Amino acid sequence: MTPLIRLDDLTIAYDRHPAVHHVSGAFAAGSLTAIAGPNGAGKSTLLKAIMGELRPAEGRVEHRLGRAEFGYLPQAAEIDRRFPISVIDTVMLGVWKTRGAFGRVGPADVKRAGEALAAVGLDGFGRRHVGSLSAGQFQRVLFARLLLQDAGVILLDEPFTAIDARTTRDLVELVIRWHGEGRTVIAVLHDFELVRAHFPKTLLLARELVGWGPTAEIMSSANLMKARAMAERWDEDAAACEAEEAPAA
Ligand SMILES: Nc1ncnc2c1ncn2[C@@H]1O[C@H](COP(=O)(O)OP(=O)(O)OP(=O)(O)O)[C@@H](O)[C@H]1O
Repeated sequence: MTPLIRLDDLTIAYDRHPAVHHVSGAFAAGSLTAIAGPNGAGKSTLLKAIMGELRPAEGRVEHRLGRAEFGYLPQAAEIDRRFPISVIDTVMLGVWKTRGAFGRVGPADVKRAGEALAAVGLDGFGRRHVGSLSAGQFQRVLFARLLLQDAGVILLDEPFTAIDARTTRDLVELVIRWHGEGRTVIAVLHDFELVRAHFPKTLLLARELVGWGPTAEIMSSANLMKARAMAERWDEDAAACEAEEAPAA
């Protein structure tokens, strides 16, 4: 395997409270990986650290990728859809992400944006306001934006939450297509059936790494029980690396 992104003893903390603790391993170039784990396990935090949005408290994320090489789909709850923007302009943000805010956007880009909307089943929706879309339609718009961005690494934070089975199936097909094109895809997922059916690799997180490798091996009932037990023991007020920092007796 050719490692594309390496995590080296990675710890991410908010106000010194660790959300991701001493995680090491690597995502291979072209791999398709699910990040699974209980609520509060640090999954979203890990995605943000991978693309450089959060700085490690300890350890490193190592890669040679520029920011524009990451396509990111945030959790739906983090997006404010009241912003007055049309569907087509939302999709066009995918171009600006690669060319910068002052990059030139031409008719060819508008055509590609229309094609991306058609590819996610939203032909003719371009002029609609994003606030008028259903949750599933809006998720399709965000996937169209990723299509336009054409990034080599795609990070998805709970891409199939609160959307119906048909939309999920269509969007899973896109993910599989991206994988087939050699892109590296990392997705935070709650639905274990989807993980087992479509994701060859899984990173199981409970703030610390429970396991990282082939999905069938990692998603064992023993590992899932271990993750749940670790979640029950979390102390939200624990300081980072208390054990290491404690003075010797
Ligand atoms: N901006 C923040 N400031 C302070 N604490 C945060 C922040 N974001 C996340 N946390 C805390 O970090 C921990 C991990 O959160 P994170 O959202 O990464 O978990 P998750 O595994 O994605 O959870 P979920 O499955 O519920 O979405 C939680 O205890 C959370 O409260």
